[in-house]
Amino acid sequence: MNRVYNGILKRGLIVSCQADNCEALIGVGIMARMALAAELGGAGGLRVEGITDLQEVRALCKLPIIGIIKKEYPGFEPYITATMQEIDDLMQVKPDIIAIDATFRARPGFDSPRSYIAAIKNKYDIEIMADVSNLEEGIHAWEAGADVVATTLSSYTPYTAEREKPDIELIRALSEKVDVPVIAEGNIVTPELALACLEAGAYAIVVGGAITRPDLISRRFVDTIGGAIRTERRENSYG
Ligand SMILES: CC(=O)N[C@H](C=O)[C@@H](O)[C@H](O)[C@H](O)COP(=O)(O)O
Repeated sequence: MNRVYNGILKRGLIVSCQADNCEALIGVGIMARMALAAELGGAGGLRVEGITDLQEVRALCKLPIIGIIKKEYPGFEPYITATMQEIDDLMQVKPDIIAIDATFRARPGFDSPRSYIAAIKNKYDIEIMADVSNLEEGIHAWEAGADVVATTLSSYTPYTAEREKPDIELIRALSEKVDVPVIAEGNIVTPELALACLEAGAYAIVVGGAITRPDLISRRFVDTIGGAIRTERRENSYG
């Protein structure tokens, strides 16, 4: 029986608390506060990037945590926990689940998601959430031993760029085909879309930007009303 998501995450909201370098809410303790706010709001789990944020969130919150490390490798597209090095680093803080890029795109060190997942399972006792972009990748990851399959990367691979957002059809298809929980993640920007994902068969949903990225939330309002005052984004200038 799976440890973490059994019962706890079912029909639950998992809040992704991440800030990229170009965002305003980057800094010591900020994502931990975001995570605490999510916990107070009734979330069932958290998705957190990077060792520092993981440690800070763990110290402040009780919820189960999906951990990732985003790192880019020149010449390769995957960047979400893409190699064993990131797995080794994450295992130092032991999140409850580790999410990985499980797309078919080339990655350093392994020739397929199957061999990557097998190597992780061989080395560590840890639950794996496979972030995929289409049905074939989801089935492959499930057969390879992933504990959870998530739609995180639909519309982010070149071959899924035109998919609907969120990818309700993929959630439905995966839910029918794989025998592990399917988590809907990516571009769920309203509670109504979250409900639609659950109705399509999602076990739980992950929401990030619509809750934890005020830059994007502001942008959505501004784009809709057409009143942009400044359009440039400042890189690393929020100290
Ligand atoms: C594609 C990619 O890199 N996704 C990342 C995965 O960890 C995060 O940047 C997203 O915020 C997360 O998936 C939640 O999605 P949304 O913010 O759309 O609710």
